[in-house]
Amino acid sequence: MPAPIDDSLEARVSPECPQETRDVLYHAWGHDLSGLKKLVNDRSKASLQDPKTGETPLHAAIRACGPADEPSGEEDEGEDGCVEEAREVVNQLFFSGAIWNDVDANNETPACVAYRLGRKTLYNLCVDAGVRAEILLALMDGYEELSSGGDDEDDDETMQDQEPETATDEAKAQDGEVVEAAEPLKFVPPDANEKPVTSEEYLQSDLTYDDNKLLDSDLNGVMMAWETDIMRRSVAALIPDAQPGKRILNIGFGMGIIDGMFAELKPSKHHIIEAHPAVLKHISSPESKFGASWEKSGPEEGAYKVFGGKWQEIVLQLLEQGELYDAIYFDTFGEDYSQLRMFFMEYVPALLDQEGRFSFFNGLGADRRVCYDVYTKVVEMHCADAGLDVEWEESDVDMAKLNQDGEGEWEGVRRRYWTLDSTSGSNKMLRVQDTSQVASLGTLKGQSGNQSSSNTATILGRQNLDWIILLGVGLLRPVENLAQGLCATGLEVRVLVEDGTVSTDMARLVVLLLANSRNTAGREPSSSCSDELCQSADQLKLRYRRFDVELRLESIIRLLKVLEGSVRSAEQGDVLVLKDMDLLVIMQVYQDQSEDLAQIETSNHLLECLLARAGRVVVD
Ligand SMILES: C[S@@+](CC[C@H](N)C(=O)[O-])C[C@H]1O[C@@H](n2cnc3c(N)ncnc32)[C@H](O)[C@@H]1O
Repeated sequence: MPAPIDDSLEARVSPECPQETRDVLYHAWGHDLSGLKKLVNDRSKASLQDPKTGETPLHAAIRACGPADEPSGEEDEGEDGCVEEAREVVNQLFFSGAIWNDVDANNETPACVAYRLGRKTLYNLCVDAGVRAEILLALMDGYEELSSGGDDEDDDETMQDQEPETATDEAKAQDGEVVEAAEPLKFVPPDANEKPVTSEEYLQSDLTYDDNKLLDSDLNGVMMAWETDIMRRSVAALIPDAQPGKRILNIGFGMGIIDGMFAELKPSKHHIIEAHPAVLKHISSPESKFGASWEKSGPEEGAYKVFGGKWQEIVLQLLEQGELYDAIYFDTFGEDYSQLRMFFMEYVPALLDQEGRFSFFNGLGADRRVCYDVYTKVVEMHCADAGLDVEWEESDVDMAKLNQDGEGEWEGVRRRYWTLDSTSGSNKMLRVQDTSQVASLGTLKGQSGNQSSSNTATILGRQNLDWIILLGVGLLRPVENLAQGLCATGLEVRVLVEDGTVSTDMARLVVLLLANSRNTAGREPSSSCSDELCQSADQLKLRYRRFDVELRLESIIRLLKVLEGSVRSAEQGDVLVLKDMDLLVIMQVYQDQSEDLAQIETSNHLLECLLARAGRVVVD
């Protein structure tokens, strides 16, 4: 049994804690909002950490509330007045840039502390902050930092010109003595030496199969038999009533558990993608059920097939072949969320037939409840953007043999990748409402590999581009904040379409994506002129149903006009050189103030990110 955690202030702020950090921690602990505001005037201060205990101001503000009373049945179950004060402090800290998932010496994030103490309101604040941070990170994928204007040489000079830090240092420096600045004590998180699994290393590692598990050479559990029930439920969600004759794609063979279940349903097509050479060898061994004789047993040639290689390459081949599936399952290993997101945003809409279903093993952050809760929301938002209708199905996970490191099911396994109790195992099931009218630029790229390097001028100028889809993107702050950020620099900005608030601190801004006249599944054009865009509004409404958003037709037409202008520019060989336009931010900027927007200095990181992604701002 781990020792109980001492949540007292004395235990959390160590004697080694520097005065600056100590001040911030005390103000956070005391919920002194006005005092704290003065101290956390830049983002590094909001995340200062005690060098020994790892306490951050967020931990302190939450921990100071102590454990909640027994639930009273009231709305704010078991919460007291202290939480209200803490909430303001926590909000202020997030506003000042506090990091939502720093761990302390007990390996607890602020949310873990809130959860353990039964402080649901504070826990939820941390989840919301996590969602905002992860959505922004996803938006910034591919973000290139803008140069500060100086080159490296200048930077070196600046370093050399720096003043010695203290008077003693200065004296020593004058004496020619080498000054070695004492390194300030820095907190080292408990899992700092944990080796992260990377896809590249995993795919080169040796694997060991036994009856109950598949391990890599670092003894990480790649697949384990205890997941069998999750696989069974996923199959039931993907193929209701166990209907035979379905077209199935499974990505990641592992122990072949889910493929065994799919095979029992006598599909009309069963494709498997697997990248690891050792797994492929296992599949082709004489005792495997999925070897050459299985491939031959399909209703027609190629109907039952194992594709050897990374899915990132194989799906392009499947798209070229025009494959369509009724059910797609995704469960790989050693890949981060960006890969899963890329798969369901860029490829699922093109590979899945109408009314088809997609599911994946939802192990995202499953070793820490708050990460699991954050990612569940993030995935849901990204899925909505990809035109997927999301349904969650809770699965009970029997934790009897999963509760102790190295014991029960985990015997011989390096670390537990699942620690959530029986109620939190979620199984994801998505249904696409109607992919026939929806495409994102990413999908278009996926359909035709050579487009991914083409610039937007080419895409805008393409002959078969005849309609435009407006999609929403989650913004970190209300759109007004974005506008204010620019206004502060003397520019008048209006976002043309703002289509509603998702939550108090998140809004959706309409952005443009382009679709060509062919739909995602490669079927024939459904419309041939942009007038039909108006008729598409119904579908747009459909897509936004989950957020109760209605797009205003006049806004669509207005945006269309702006875009038409851009197309003309492109044809004249003008300056429209958007490299990666899956996000185009349209703003109104007064002409006499429209100096190069790249020069804008702003602390609004979101704006920087949007500008970097948009490449250029179209001026109306
Ligand atoms: C967790 S296991 C899948 C388990 C499977 N659902 C089952 O029921 O047994 C993950 C599998 O994905 C494979 N994999 C990992 N990265 C891949 C990639 N990029 N492309 C294809 N397969 C991959 C791994 O080699 C491994 O066999």
